[in-house]
Amino acid sequence: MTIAFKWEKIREEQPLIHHITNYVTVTDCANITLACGASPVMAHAPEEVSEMVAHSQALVLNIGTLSQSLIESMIRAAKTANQKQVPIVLDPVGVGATTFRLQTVQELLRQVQFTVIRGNASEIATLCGFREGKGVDAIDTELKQFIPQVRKLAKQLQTVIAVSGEVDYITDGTQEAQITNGTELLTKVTGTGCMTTALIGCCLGAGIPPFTSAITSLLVMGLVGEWAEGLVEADNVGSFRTYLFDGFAKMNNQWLQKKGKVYVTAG
Ligand SMILES: Nc1ncnc2c1ncn2[C@@H]1O[C@H](COP(=O)(O)OP(=O)(O)O)[C@@H](O)[C@H]1O
Ligand SMILES: Cc1ncsc1CCOP(=O)(O)O
Repeated sequence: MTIAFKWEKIREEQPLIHHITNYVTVTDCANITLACGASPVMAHAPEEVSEMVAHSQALVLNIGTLSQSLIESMIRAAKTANQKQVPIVLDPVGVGATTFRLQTVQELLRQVQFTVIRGNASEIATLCGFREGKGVDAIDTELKQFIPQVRKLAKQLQTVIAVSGEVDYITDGTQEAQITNGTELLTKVTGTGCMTTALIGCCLGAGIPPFTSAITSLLVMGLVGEWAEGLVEADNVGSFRTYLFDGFAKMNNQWLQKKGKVYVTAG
């Protein structure tokens, strides 16, 4: 399978990306969206979300700091998005940590057609029926053990599922890809998962097909992470975070092809 980079499409199309997200990483998600050439808007009030999503090119839902009012906003926005064929990406942050999160995601999955779902291995394992997780970070979950269930869930939900980690795994239930780019430093800064989901929103908003959007976003986060790691000493996580934004601002197809080695296997 050939995966054509279409990163430039984000700068060409400048899609408006509507985020309903958490208050921990909201600024990082807005900045990464801008750095890629898309336009972020963070709008959470139930009174305005339907109107906002109707003129957006993609919707990002992230349950990181969930509340009852946010659930109402997410469902309203998502229903309008589905009606208007605006693609939606879901980040089920910490879904295994509490019953409230799990029940919310189950309800969202009942009412909403998602284009892509991106989570770490613990989060996706929970969606597959293995309840895992104490907080928002991945616990030691062996991806290999539940790949068949991820494939089955993607097929059942007719969506693309992207599992991030040391090895990223992406499937639409039929096709699949694994990516081994990245650096452990990406796990030392909060928000790199949320930002990866925001990147998927940017790609979808630019009209890139869902499976390619998920692969491209995980690959680019890995490559920019490797580039940023090369510029910092040891565990200078503050500088690393800054270089991540610089990397995304420089990003184009040419840069992508020059930087780092791409480790994608697809089938
Ligand atoms: N051990 C690792 N080595 C290399 N890259 C990693 C590692 N763990 C996660 N990543 C990368 O970090 C980014 C965020 O993924 P992850 O940490 O799984 O998300 P989350 O913040 O939701 O837990 C992804 O691009 C992923 O590929
Ligand atoms: C720490 C934290 N708590 C609630 S949301 C959040 C941010 C999670 O970000 P990421 O999953 O991208 O590390």
